[in-house]
Amino acid sequence: MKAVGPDSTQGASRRSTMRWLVSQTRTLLAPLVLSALARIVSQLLGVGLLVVTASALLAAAASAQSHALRLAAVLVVMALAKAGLRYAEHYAGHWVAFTSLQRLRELFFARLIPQAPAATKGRAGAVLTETATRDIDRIEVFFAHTFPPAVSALVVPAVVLLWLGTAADAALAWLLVPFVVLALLLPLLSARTVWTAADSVAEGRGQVAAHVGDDVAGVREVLHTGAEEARLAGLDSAGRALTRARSHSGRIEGVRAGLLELVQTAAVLTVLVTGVANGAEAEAVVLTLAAAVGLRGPVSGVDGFAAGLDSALASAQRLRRIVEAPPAVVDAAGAALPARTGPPAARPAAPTVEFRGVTFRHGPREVLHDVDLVLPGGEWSYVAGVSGSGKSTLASLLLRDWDPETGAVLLGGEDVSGLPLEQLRSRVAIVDQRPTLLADTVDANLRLAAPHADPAQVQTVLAAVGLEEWAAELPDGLATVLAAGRSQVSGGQLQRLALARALLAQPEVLVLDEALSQLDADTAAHVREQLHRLRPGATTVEITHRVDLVEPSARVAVIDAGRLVETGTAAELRSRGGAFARLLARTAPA
Ligand SMILES: Nc1ncnc2c1ncn2[C@@H]1O[C@H](COP(=O)(O)OP(=O)(O)OP(=O)(O)O)[C@@H](O)[C@H]1O
Repeated sequence: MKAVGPDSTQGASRRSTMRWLVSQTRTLLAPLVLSALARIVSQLLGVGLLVVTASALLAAAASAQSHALRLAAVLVVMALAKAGLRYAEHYAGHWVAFTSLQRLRELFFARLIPQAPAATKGRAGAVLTETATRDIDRIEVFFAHTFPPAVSALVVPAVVLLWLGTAADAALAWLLVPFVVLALLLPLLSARTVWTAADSVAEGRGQVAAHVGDDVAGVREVLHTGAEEARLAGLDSAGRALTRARSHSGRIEGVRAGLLELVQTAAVLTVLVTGVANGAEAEAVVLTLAAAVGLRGPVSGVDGFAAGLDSALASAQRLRRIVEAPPAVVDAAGAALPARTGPPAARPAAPTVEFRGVTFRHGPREVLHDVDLVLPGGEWSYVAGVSGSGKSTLASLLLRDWDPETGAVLLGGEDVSGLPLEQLRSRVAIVDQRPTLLADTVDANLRLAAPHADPAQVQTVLAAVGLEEWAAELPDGLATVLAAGRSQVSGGQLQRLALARALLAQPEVLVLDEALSQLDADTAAHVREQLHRLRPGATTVEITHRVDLVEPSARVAVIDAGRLVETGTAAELRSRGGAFARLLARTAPA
């Protein structure tokens, strides 16, 4: 097998990433070509302005006649045309860029939705946010600032040198060729070094931002543990690392810019010295000099995008990895849903939930092993176990955040993998211990899954969770806007709001995953009582490790290290002296 070195692998993936980007935006290529053409003509006009001025001055010197007005008119027309073309170049280039970015964002979200929530939780979610915003923005360089400068950097010098060779002096024109080639290659040869240095600066900025972010979020921990000095020292050290990275990057940029300047100045001097030494015609020398100066802009266009292009391609690669990841679960094919227009059906059924031979892994780690469990319809059953035993994973499999590796999960006797996801997720609601509030009104947060619920229903669920008075005292009542996250509400209020939201949706199955964990025992008992009253004969599954709060007649399944180890009523299990009794001893030692 042929060995592939890291450079060639990188080169191949850069090429494939470029092809991928172009394939996503193929229909936008026409305006991109237009942008490149406008740039080429505008830059040719730029060279032309210098050449026309130089030859007019020569003609004036030779004939002692001045055509200043005519010259001024020609120059004004050329300059206006150049300005118009420059505008067209930027307009078309940026139109393509921003339309492409919009398409990439749409693609990103379209592909992300089937991967959620499995692939979007926690840290993974933060990385995805970074990709959806900064990475996609960085790709702009590829569309707006790469193709037109690259094409014009080749075409404009070629046209100008060809014209010089035929209209002025071929020998002098050839003299410019190596300088043009060198000026074009210089940014490309040094792009990797520049990119590595720019990457270190970005890394350093990220470290400082992360440090400051942690300090702001964890200000209480820092102050209470007296860690101010240590944190400041850490910030200082991150700041020094950033300064070093910036200095290094600045030096490299400076050397590169200096070398480019050197090459371009050397070209002008070489033409001048050689022209004079070889006795070339003054007009040819002056025109070649004008052309050499005029080519500085077009040639250094490559310099502008070389470093940014690497960064854009790295961002595109990250985006592509997310976009091409297989979905965590596949929606049941062709299972069309009636649109949710009116209020949900008044009386939901009470389906049984069944796990049949379910085994599941997170990566190499087996989290559930051959679980056979029936949670009867119309009952309030409990799933208990120590932290990390796999309880929440059972709930995630019921809602199809993931699918089991083997076995099946059934809702009312139907395999959930055969149900349309939207239907499944409207029939089963989960409330977990760390719910999320959206930055919107209390009312909008409550109505998330039931936008058509009438105000009386909203009041009923608020009363059921004991938040009626709290809501009435809010400055704008239910129209009060909550900040994203949980800053305006306590942990217990947040859990109760999430529970009210779930109740309003009238699910057939309600899963409470430690959903009352932040409530005091009396409030939790009141909420449970209200839930029984509001949902008589409904299916409720409560996941908990507080087995001391389970009523004796309730059905309990105990999970331990991913295995179902006990089932029975709490009273039976209490006297059996097994896993349930051990849990009980841990939660209520007295
Ligand atoms: N997204 C994930 N990726 C990898 N491992 C995970 C993931 N989610 C959970 N786990 C692991 O799976 C195991 C079971 O987790 P699970 O959340 O189901 O436990 P639990 O019994 O609900 O715990 P707790 O009572 O603390 O919420 C744990 O060891 C956990 O570390």
